[in-house]
Amino acid sequence: MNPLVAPEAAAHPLAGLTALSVNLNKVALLRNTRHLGIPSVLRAAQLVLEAGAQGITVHPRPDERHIRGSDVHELAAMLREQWPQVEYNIEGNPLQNLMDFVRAVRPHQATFVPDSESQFTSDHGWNLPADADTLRPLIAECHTLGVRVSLFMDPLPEAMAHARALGADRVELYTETWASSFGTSRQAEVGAAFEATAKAALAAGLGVNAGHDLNRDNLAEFLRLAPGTAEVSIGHALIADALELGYAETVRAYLTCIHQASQST
Ligand SMILES: CC(=O)[C@@H](O)[C@H](O)COP(=O)(O)O
Ligand SMILES: NCC(=O)COP(=O)(O)O
Repeated sequence: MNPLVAPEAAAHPLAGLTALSVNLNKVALLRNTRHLGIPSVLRAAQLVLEAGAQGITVHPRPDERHIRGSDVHELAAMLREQWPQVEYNIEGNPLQNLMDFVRAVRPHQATFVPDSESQFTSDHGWNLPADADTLRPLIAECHTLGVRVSLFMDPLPEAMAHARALGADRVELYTETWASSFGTSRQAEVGAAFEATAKAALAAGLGVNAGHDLNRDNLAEFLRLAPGTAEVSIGHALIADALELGYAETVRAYLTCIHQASQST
């Protein structure tokens, strides 16, 4: 869809605010419980983008429990025609079905996630350098297609240089431990690991994304610890909030969290 953006280190994310990419998995999950086509994934995308979200993320798992292949292609067409400036991020395991979508759709970004086919949810990052030989050619193929690659990673500073050596453009920090420690006695310790990992990633020339269990309570503090974060992809909590507040008010609330964090770094 769009050429690979310039190397991440050249366009320091602090130059702009962290982008909000809304993950639509849970809209599709609810839609799939009846044969009525509602709630609409496309309408959800339209409404969150109209409210100011800068990206759309989907994770089309092989069992199609939520996002289906048809959703991936319909969203690609809609973004291409109506929202060409909006980032399309497709997540998945490149050793399963992700590469077929990357080849067909050529999203702005592919996020490689080491999930098994039946996994309940994403719960760990890649094991580097052990997974390096498997990932390197797939990253290279994405680059020939003009697709940026982000590797889903645990907050391990020592793994960042390995990610860059593979050719990854960004890492996505898996933030479940941040979310589960937030507000507890472990928050400072866990936060320090994310702060160090984000710094190590930027120092290695990687862009920094983040996601999983981020919400309106824990987002701003996370971004204060990792001010160079280029993109947060948020789905579960944001869609849950939207059930109460509506898409537009919810997106504005998350954008406010991002803006507030940028004011204090
Ligand atoms: C990779 C990640 O942490 C999430 O983006 C993932 O998409 C969550 O998957 P489920 O929505 O299926 O829990
Ligand atoms: N990569 C994280 C994502 O897209 C959404 O994760 P969550 O907010 O649904 O936990």
